[in-house]
Amino acid sequence: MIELKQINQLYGGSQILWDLNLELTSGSLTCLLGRNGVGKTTLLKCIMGLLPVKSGTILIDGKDISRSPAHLRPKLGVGYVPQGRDIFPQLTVEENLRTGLAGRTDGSKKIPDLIFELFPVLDSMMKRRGGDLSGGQQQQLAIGRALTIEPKLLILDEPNEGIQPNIVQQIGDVIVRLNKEFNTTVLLVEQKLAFARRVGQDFHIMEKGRIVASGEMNNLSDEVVKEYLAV
Ligand SMILES: Nc1ncnc2c1ncn2[C@@H]1O[C@H](COP(=O)(O)OP(=O)(O)OP(=O)(O)O)[C@@H](O)[C@H]1O
Repeated sequence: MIELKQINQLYGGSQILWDLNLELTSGSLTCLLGRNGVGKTTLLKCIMGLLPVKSGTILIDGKDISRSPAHLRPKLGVGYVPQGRDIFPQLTVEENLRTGLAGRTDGSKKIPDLIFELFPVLDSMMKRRGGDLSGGQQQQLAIGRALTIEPKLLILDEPNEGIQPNIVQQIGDVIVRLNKEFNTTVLLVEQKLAFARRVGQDFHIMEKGRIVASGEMNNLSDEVVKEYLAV
């Protein structure tokens, strides 16, 4: 599905990603874990084309997209839920969702019904401005917007940051359902270990811009947690 080979990235003179390799198979549900500042968001932005890679290759279904512009990612079936949600506060819920439709390859102007099935609150708030929604509702909107292209690969950057527990539970259920029922490949950056253990099948842990541990979530040991994740 997606393969990263020898990715290097720098902000000015400081190198953030170091010869990073990562491969996600189709239909997998992978959590990318790591302490603050190890480069998780930077890596997602490189995958999305929002930051240029200095060197290395990003392949999606075998196609090299390392140097292709960000706006082509949705056309390749990649949906993205950025850290901090980045919804448009002045636009209505409906308008926010419609911005996502621009990434569809079939030109459809219809918001898929599945989004309202997964997040009924969005249906009841279609005419409300995004900025008037609660944090949890905004997060549901951000995920809904990413789903408008019916992505093959869904990338989420800390979707539970600052969200109330009942919505965290709901977001977890949605992620698992998308993966199981629609075979959506999921890459999830997550700080909450309990949540990652609940939804994730596989994990990769980053430290100082490299992947330092990987495996099945069931095999994520307390020793590894202590070494790379405990604060
Ligand atoms: N725009 C930027 N310019 C310079 N340095 C940056 C920029 N954005 C991030 N960094 C630095 O790059 C490093 C990696 O940041 P990144 O946000 O990718 O980490 P992260 O693992 O996602 O952390 P968090 O969990 O806190 O979001 C950090 O040292 C950060 O300070």
